Order: sequence, then C-alpha cells, then structure tokens
Amino acid sequence: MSDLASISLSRPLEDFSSELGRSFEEYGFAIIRDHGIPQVLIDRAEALAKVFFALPDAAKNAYAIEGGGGARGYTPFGKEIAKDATVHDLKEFWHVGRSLPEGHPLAEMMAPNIWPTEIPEFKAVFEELYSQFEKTGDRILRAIALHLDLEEDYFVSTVEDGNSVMRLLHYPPLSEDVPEGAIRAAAHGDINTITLLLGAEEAGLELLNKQGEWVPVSPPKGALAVNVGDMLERLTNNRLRSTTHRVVNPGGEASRRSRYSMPFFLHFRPDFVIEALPNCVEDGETPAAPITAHDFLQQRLREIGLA
Ligand SMILES: O=C(O)CCC(=O)C(=O)O
Ligand SMILES: [Fe+2]
Repeated sequence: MSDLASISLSRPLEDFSSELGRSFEEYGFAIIRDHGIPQVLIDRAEALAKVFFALPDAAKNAYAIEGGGGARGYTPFGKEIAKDATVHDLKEFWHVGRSLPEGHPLAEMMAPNIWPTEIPEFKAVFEELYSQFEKTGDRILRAIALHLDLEEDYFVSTVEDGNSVMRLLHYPPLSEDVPEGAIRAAAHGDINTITLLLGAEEAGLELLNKQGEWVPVSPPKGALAVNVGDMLERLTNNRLRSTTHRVVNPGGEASRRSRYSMPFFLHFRPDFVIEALPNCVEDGETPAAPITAHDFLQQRLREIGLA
C-alpha cells in the first residue's frame, strides 16, 4: 500500500508546500483535500458527463474531429494508445480546452471548443469547472515553486493562456471480448506540467513506486489526485519525476460497472521554452535540450496515436 495521506490545501502555503514536496519526491503524486472546487459543481459535472456518454454512438461520433489530434470534443472508444503499448485503452473521452477570445495570438495553436447541443448546460458547467481547476492549479504551482526554492509566483507567467485540457473520461463496463492485454488505461506518464484529477474514487488507478511496485491511488470522495507531468520533470531536470501510472480492469461486480473520472492536464503556454532550471542542474550534468511546450506536446501526441 502507498501511504498517500491527503494534504489540506487550506493550510498556510509554506506548510502545504513542504508536505506536497515530500509526497512528490516520494511518489510523484499527492492527494489534496480542501482544494476549493465546490462539491456541487463536481457532482453537476459528473452527472453531465454521464448524460453525454450515454448518448448513442452516432450522436457522440458527430463530435469526433477528424485530424484534430483529439484536442477538442469526442474521442471514441479504442482510439488512444499509450506510448510503447500494443493495444488500445478501454476508454472514451471528451476534451474541453481554453476558450480564447477571437483573434488571440495563440488561437493558431489552440483549437476552439465545441459543445454537445444535446446538453444545453454542458458549456456553462464545464467552463466553470475549467476555471476552478485553473484557480486551484495556481495555488498548487505556488507551492511547487516554494518547494523548488523559486519565487512563489514563478509559474504564473509560464501557464498564462496555457494549453490546459480538461478530460472527461468514461471506461465502459468490460465486455466479454476484451483484447488480450488491454486495460482501461495502459501505463503512461502524463505529458503536461501537472495533472489535477477528480472523480477517481472508483478503484483502478495505480502508480508505479520507486521500488517498482504498483500501488493503488484511492482519493476519498471529492479529493484531488495531483501528479507531476513530463514537462515539469524536464523543467526540473528529473528532480520531480513524472510517475508512471495506469488504470487496471476490475474483477467481479465492478467489471460490470462504468468508471468515470475527470483529469485536468495543466499545460504551460505553448511558446514557453522548457529549459532545465539552473538550480536543478548539478555540476557536470547535461540536462535535456530546451524545447517549446508546443513542440514537446506535438512530439508526444504523435507517439500516442492522437496526432
Ligand atoms: O482515470 C484515471 O483515474 C486516470 C486517467 C489518466 O491517468 C489519464 O487520462 O492520463
Ligand atoms: Fe494519466
């Protein structure tokens, strides 16, 4: 078992920062409560996600954008494949991105959102949840900055108008003919800066610890599971590790149930250059070369079959 105790975000930032740092150094993950995202909003969002995924395939497929890299709208079951995996994940999902004002200079790198016309409340609820995730993300990034001995607001400009994506996930009940080796989400690291995950109470999420064992991540209802992504790993020259994780198939009764979850992949702004922080590089070490967040993302999307 992991001893991922939940950390309260309502504590003074310095205290929160040292507990978060400890959890990140050990697991690359932390469970956070009192994060400020209202439970009524979370419940509403989960209910609407369930309504969407219950629509007929033909209706859902109308929102799959050909050639869009899955960046917005619907991605059908059996499409995404984890880096280095041989079978597809057993999931379908919907992506909500940033709503940029018309003519914004970054609009070229960020596709506009689309919304399911069948569910009129969808847009307002998920735009609100997106902005709540950003607010909580800002506080978590301040704590990470303190942990890294940076100015508290170091990350503010790096994520301003960032390419963050909220993913509504549905893992359907397992069918009789699951392809050999296929699981709900194969082992992977997240591509982005940090991930804030809601709704992962239904069992299945596991992280790979430093000892090479898979351990369950089981946030209590309403709590966030937060993890370090590949971009933050690269920025910190591997001091903070992007921990491999997966979602395994349940047995027994749970295999006949759907699982839902809502990760928010917090990204740097596309033109931010990810270059190892000087205070994370030891003498004689050669960190990975600088790369823009946009180029890094495109490289990784090609590897997971989405671009
Ligand atoms: O569904 C979950 O609990 C985790 C999903 C995940 O790791 C991902 O989508 O990157
Ligand atoms: Fe993930």
